[in-house]
Amino acid sequence: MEFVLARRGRRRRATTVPDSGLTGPVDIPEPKQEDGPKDLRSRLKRAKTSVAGTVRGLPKVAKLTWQASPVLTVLLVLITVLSGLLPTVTAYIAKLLLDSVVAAIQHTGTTGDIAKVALFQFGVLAASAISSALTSIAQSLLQERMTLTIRHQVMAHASDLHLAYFEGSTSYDMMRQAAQEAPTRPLSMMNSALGLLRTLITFTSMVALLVSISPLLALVALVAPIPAFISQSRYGSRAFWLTFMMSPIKRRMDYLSSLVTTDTYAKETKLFGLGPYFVDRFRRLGTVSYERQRKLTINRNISSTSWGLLSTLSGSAITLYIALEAVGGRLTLGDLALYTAAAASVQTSVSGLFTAFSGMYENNLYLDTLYRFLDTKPEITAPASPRPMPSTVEGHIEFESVTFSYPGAEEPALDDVSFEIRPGETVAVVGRNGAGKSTLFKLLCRLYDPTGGRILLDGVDIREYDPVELRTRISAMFQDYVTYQGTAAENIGLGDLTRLEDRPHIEDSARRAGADERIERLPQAYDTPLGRWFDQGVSLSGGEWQKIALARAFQREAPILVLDEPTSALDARAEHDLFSRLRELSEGRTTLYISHRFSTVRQAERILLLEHGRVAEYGTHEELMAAKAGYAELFTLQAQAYLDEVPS
Ligand SMILES: Nc1ncnc2c1ncn2[C@@H]1O[C@H](COP(=O)(O)OP(=O)(O)OP(=O)(O)O)[C@@H](O)[C@H]1O
Repeated sequence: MEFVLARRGRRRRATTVPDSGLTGPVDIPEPKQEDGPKDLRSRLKRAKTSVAGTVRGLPKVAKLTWQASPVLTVLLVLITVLSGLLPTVTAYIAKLLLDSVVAAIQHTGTTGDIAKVALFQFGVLAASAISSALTSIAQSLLQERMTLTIRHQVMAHASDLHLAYFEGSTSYDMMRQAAQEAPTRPLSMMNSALGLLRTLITFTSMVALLVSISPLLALVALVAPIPAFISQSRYGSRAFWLTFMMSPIKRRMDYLSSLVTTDTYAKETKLFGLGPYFVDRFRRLGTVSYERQRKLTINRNISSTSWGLLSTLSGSAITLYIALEAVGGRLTLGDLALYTAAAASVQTSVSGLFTAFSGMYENNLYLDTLYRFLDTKPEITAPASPRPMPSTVEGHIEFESVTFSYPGAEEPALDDVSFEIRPGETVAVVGRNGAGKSTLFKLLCRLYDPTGGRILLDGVDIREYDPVELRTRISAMFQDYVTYQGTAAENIGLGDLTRLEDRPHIEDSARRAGADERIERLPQAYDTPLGRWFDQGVSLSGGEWQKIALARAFQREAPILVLDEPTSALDARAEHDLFSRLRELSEGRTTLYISHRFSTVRQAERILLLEHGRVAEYGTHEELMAAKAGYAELFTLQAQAYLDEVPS
């Protein structure tokens, strides 16, 4: 609930303060853990809920640990049980040793008895040393395995999620926290749980001894550490909320840091002299986040130490009481040693129990984020029984009254869009910036689902197919294509994983995109690493990268080809070459492309003009020119600009 309030609070502020990556607020709201009624009953109720939530979290963590390594999990549990008994056994040996020494002095015992006890003590100490070595081996191995398992789960789940998930800031924060914090938390939780088990075993065996000497003392030892526990758990949950609320700040800091440290941004930040501005902005955000962490860490430690002193006081009182009993002759020296150890151990056990539990509580809060992330259902999924994709797709596309609004957007990006593309036809989509052209492509690829209307492929609603299978029938190049830090061959091969190793096919795709000539001039031709992130990488120009991305689209021989401004970075000759061959390149495929250059647009068989998310005109170049409307106006405007530059 607090989370919701906090998020709401953040959103409210965002309406008055710009919440961008650069200029957003640098403040972090104080975690409001003390909201709500403060009476004892409500507090107890809240404590009960926390305990129940934490206990419920245990099976999930056990499952995660088990998935990471069953052998190590079993080993860790066994060692834990063993080491739980060790303190009691050690205390008992101390008693035996003292009693046998006293007996030997008084000539009622032999030195042989002392030797036997010493041997026994050696055995127990050796077992203790071995078990702690095994614990540390098992823990570090399990940590490695667990980190891998969870990172793998987070990656696998993220790759299944729908596009909109990546574009929302709340979901992005959740994913970031799941990816960063969660890998270490389950083992931490498991360790706390095992610590709880170990302490419980020690506690049970020791408390029996303490109760037998004085039930009152047992009660004092039990009750004293409770305040320390309450303060621990309160600060534990504060630490969690602070991390969560700092997530947007941390994201902004990452972004600012990347602006200054990433090659692609370096030119512009230098030219505009933005470096010091970004660095200062980063510093201010860093100061705020450090300040909040500092306050929390100091308060947390002061509070737990103060409450801890109370426990120490009661421990000393118990020792004094037992010593006086021994002086009075009511206890033997061995009893004194045993009871002193037992009292101290119960003290440590009780605070250990509480510490372990509050550790579990804190870890569980972080893990909840991981579970919520892993429980997020992908919104674009295959229907229960998807229609099998026919082996040959004709490529007949129909948009029927398609409307689409981005989540949270006030205006629809596409509004009642209807048009039809015949199989094998080439259609150019034109329109002003923001008219909805790229959105149209994203809907066709089923990266989003329409909010109204439907899209048909060969007469079937595309939602009836498995989206993964549908996408195998579409080759696409987006405006913001990816420049993979891989070899030239890999950059192209990724367009069709089934032919990643098919070098002749990759070379053919490169040829079709006009990228072959440049690739052949690279030091290791197709095997040259591209990009500078790794050793020996070669930098390419913007247009050269675009040709590689285009080759990747050609690599997949799908019946539908979708190109979003495929030549925006190409020189005039390369653009001309591509479009004069486009009909041949897209032979037998339904092709859609977006372009702002009308010289290339007119080569399409039909042209779709979008205006404010609606279809304004649709027809051949000649038809649209004859209509003397929007398209004709834009075409003439651009042609005029070229003509004006021709010297008369
Ligand atoms: N991920 C998104 N989330 C929210 N709104 C979006 C998103 N992407 C685009 N929009 C909005 O949807 C509208 C249409 O965007 P779209 O990218 O389809 O335009 P476009 O015609 O391709 O523009 P351009 O020619 O500039 O590439 C725009 O108003 C844009 O602000």
